[in-house]
Amino acid sequence: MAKSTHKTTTHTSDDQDALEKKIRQQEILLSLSAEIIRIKNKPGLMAMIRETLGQLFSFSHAIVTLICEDRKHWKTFLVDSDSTTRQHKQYNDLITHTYPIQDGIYNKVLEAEGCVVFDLDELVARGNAPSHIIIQHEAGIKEIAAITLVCDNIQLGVLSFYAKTHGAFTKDARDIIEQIVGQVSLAVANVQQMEEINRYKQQLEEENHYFREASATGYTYSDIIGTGEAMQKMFHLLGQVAYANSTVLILGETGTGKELVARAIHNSSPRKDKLMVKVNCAAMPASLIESELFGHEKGSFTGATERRIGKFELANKGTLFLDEIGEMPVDLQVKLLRAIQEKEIERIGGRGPIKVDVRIIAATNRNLKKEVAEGRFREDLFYRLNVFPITLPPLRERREDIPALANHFIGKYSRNAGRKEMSISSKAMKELMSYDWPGNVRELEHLLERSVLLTSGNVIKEIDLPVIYKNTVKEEKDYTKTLAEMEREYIVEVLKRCNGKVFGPGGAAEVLGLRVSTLNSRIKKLGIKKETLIS
Ligand SMILES: Nc1ncnc2c1ncn2[C@@H]1O[C@H](COP(=O)(O)OP(=O)(O)OP(=O)(O)O)[C@@H](O)[C@H]1O
Repeated sequence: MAKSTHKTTTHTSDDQDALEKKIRQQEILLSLSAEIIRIKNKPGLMAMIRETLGQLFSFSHAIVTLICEDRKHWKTFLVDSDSTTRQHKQYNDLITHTYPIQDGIYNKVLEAEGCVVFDLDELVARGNAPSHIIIQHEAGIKEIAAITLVCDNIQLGVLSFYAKTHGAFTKDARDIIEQIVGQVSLAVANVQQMEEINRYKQQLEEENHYFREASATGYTYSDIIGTGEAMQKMFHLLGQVAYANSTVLILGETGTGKELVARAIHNSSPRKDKLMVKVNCAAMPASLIESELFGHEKGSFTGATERRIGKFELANKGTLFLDEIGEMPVDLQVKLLRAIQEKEIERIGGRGPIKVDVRIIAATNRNLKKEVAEGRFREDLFYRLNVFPITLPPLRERREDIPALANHFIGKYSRNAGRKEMSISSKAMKELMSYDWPGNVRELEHLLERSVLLTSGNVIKEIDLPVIYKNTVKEEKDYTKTLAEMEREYIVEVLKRCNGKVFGPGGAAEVLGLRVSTLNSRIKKLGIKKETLIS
């Protein structure tokens, strides 16, 4: 009897313990339900999984993976690894790679009704374990408990828990995992949605910036002045290509109007209501162009403190204008070619490809065929871009356009200055017609802008052409200088006038109406040294 009483007492105390444990579990699970709806980001969700569930059963870390858009692969969404796993040499692969679903493990979880437990020693001993399992095993993991995340009857991915001891995932632990999986699924879907919203917010902010810029540059064909034969041929080509979706390569010296033409093509295309996003491939160091083009995830490299959407994504459904494509570093050319061909990009540190629908317009003042022959430009990319080349002739080869251009700029800048429309004397026009315009239309535009401001009456009689040019015309009648010589002398003259200052207000780039990068590459190409400026 005593024995039986003792037995009953023990039984009662065990029951009591079990009951208390159950009540505590229920309290924790209830607080989980209350808190989970408030979670808006990944760290919050991970902290909740770790802290709340860590009180109910023990595990070393947890991972949430998601099924990719193609529904054939999965990738990591959320990870809370312990330090041993983090130190594994392939840890980065684990959190960034996409893995096939049909690997004998992941698909098993998706096919199962509830929580599935895997013994890693056993899986690895069999010899055909997938690499993500081998990495975990090498980091000391013995057991994985995994369950499918489902929201609105759609499988989202898998929630898995990792333990460094065998038998960690008892029946109790598995029951808890099965109880919470619905709520975690909901939280994952919410976080995904919040991320999407933030992505669109960032995109909208960037688009706003572009719309502000674009509203000042809504050029169409009518803004391109050119009455001569060469320009008429060019207009004909524009008419043929603008409406198509084809890639266009615009070739021409600096200042010939390549960007103007690119904007006119975009504004006459079915994509005109979307953005034309410009990337100047010469203005940035190689490391930055990659992130500028493809974007990066937060923390993907030193200095990447925020996630950044690349210009490719920003130009989605619109046009991407790759200016100075000839300056693009060779290793990036490979990535660009892939993005154009596959119509998808990958952010630096990103977790898989993103589809993009972008029309490419590229421009360069370099001779791309020569660049290819000399190994500075990839042949495959050249052919991919050279689908529809448009060459803008230098201004000296279409002097017949100079009067119309001059009148256009004089009109524009007298209006800008709030003055009565000015005109130009025939003597001054003759001078414009006989100058060689190494800076092309941009140089003509800048010169006339200055002339409008410097002329007090209504007729421009004096044109402030570079001194070196005027001297050359007077003194060297018998010798025709090469264009490169003229250009070199002209740049040296301007640099001297600017006391060697290349950029900034009053610098040579501003005076010449050239980009600093263009001027610098000219200075290098023409062999202009500091010493030259002293002589
Ligand atoms: N045919 C044209 N009609 C009117 N304006 C023109 C024409 N061509 C060029 N311009 C003007 O000349 C300036 C330089 O043109 P743009 O920037 O398009 O040249 P670019 O060839 O892209 O130069 P770069 O190679 O240096 O980038 C711009 O202000 C542009 O509006």
